[in-house]
Amino acid sequence: MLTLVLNCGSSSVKFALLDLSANLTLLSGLAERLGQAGAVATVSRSEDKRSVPVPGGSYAEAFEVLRAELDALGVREQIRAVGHRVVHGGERFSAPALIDSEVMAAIRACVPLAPLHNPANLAGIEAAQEAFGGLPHVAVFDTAFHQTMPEVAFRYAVPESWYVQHGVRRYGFHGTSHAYVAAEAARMLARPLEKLNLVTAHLGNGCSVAAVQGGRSVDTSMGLTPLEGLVMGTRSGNVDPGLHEFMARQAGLSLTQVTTALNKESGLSSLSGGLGSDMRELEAAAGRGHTGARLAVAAFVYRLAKEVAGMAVALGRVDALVFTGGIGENSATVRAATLEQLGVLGFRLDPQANAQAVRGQSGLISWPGSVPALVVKTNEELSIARQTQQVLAAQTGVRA
Ligand SMILES: Nc1ncnc2c1ncn2[C@@H]1O[C@H](COP(=O)(O)OP(=O)(O)O)[C@@H](O)[C@H]1O
Ligand SMILES: CC(=O)OP(=O)(O)O
Ligand SMILES: [Mg+2]
Repeated sequence: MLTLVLNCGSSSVKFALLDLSANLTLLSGLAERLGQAGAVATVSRSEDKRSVPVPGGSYAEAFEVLRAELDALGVREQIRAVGHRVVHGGERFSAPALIDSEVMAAIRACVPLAPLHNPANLAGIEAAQEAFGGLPHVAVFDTAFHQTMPEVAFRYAVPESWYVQHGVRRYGFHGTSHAYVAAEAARMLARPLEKLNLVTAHLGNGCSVAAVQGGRSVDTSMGLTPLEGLVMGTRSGNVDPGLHEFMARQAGLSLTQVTTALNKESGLSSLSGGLGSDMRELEAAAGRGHTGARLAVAAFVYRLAKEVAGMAVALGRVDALVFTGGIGENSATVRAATLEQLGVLGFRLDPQANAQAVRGQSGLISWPGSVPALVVKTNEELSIARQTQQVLAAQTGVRA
């Protein structure tokens, strides 16, 4: 009995096929450059990785390719459910949901809150329902985990009607990853999650930190949209709320142009002087003395350390800091520099352990006796598959 997991972005689809009972990922991959010329799917099966063109480049055509792969493996008939990553579920969803027309309408109602993410998620679900008809589809929301935040953390100090009528509040994202790595960290520390105060740092292309108390999110750095908070690959994170009008007046930019620049032309990419958003390349360039790359990495670390310190206020006491995501799992440099700046909270690095925790290797990287810091490899697909199965079990009593 298998679960297919889909993460449909604006120009890509990430997919994974999991066998939860055997704890196996049978197939995973990414179809990218969708909607452009040269769309291609990369399909990985244990050690084997190949590229398959996606002629036409639509979601439907990407799912054709995926279906052919599943048929070639002889596993399509064993798929019992499809789990979808949905970025914004607003205040409506604090748990995953079996997708029906009413849930689709609720996801559509959240489009204004996540105009870059939710339309792609919706289009992906519709195409997947066509391609994998007859199966139950489940939506797993990035925002759901953070619905436990208290009002002091989620309310902005803006006119009340903005919240009441338009839903202007902090929602938070990457919840699936924060929840997963918090539970994994508790396991690695051999302590009950219910008793732990954790700060989790998800550092991928999008970056956020969360304060997790007893397994529940009590604060996080992203807000109304995934633009708030940390410096990210191409996103600015926090800026002065007066910036939009200032740039409109100074440079004649429209609101949309400013927002697009903050989402796509900012972050590591702009601070490095246009060198790009890939932390690997920036670290290499910084090592060669590139001034922009040095600034980008330093600002990334400084803002990260500041947000982690802020989460200590939300928690009252920090039992451990968890690094995850492509940067958190692989960049010994970012982790070392961040912990150095967090000495004020009692963190102290074990340089040898830190150097070893790369390429998806989980483990402790802090000096014995200091506040624990860990690297935990995230697995959003596994978590989505598990939640999909839980929804089905609750609905039908049948395990997928
Ligand atoms: N060995 C590495 N050293 C430093 N950064 C790395 C390394 N490997 C991957 N990264 C960084 O991880 C980021 C991508 O993270 P990932 O979690 O894969 O992204 P996404 O949010 O798209 O899932 C990129 O900035 C990439 O440079
Ligand atoms: C919500 C969000 O920021 O997602 P990603 O990191 O996948 O861009
Ligand atoms: Mg990721």
